[in-house]
Amino acid sequence: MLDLSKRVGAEPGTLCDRLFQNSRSIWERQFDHPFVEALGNGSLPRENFEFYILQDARFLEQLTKIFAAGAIASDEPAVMEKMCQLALDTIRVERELHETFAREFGLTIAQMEATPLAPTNYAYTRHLLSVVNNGTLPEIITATLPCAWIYAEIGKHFVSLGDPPADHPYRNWIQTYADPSFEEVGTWLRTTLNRITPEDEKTFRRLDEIFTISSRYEWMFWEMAWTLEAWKPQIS
Ligand SMILES: Cc1ncc(C[n+]2csc(CCO)c2C)c(N)n1
Repeated sequence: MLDLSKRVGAEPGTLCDRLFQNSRSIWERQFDHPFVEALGNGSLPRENFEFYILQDARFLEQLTKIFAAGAIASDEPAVMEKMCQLALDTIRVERELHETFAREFGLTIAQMEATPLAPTNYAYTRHLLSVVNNGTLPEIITATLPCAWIYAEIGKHFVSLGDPPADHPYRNWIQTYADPSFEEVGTWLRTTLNRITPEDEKTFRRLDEIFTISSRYEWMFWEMAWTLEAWKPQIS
């Protein structure tokens, strides 16, 4: 298993470093998840990738709302601006996914939008929405932090294994997340969270719980796409 103790950069001693250290073993399990390994080496069956992209498009719709709620929860114009920017970037990525992959998969946009959320996707997005409903700005940022941070780390990890060849079927995906502009999202979320969070232990415990749950759902999202997860019982 990949040892992330020296690889994942959160500034030592900060709140975000403490959150990361507590969830490190969950993060390490993502790098050798069969879906992630197969995505990286290009052997992932098309069916699993399509399932993943369809679910991810629906996930990003919901994530957009979480960032928008972060803008509402903030009183600082610079934070509001960045949260609005993240909401806008996320819905745009989502639209691009729709348009590109609808063409590639031979689906209409209406068909893509009609894809029902699989159980894990439903649960993950309900977790995020419940933090929005009950939470403070540090809680909202914490809920979204694993998603921004882990993808940047996985993108860098793939590139560290060697530049994907031109005929790699998932080259675009890898390059999107290995791009330094993507890492900047995680850096901004961490810097802001470290700065605005009160230092008491009760707050830390709540953020730690939220961070751990989001980290687990990130692992479960790969697992969902690897197993083509379905609702049970199945009804026809
Ligand atoms: C399940 C899931 N988790 C994380 C991402 C990565 N991601 C895509 S957009 C965005 C925020 C910045 O716009 C982040 C972090 C994803 N696509 N799907």
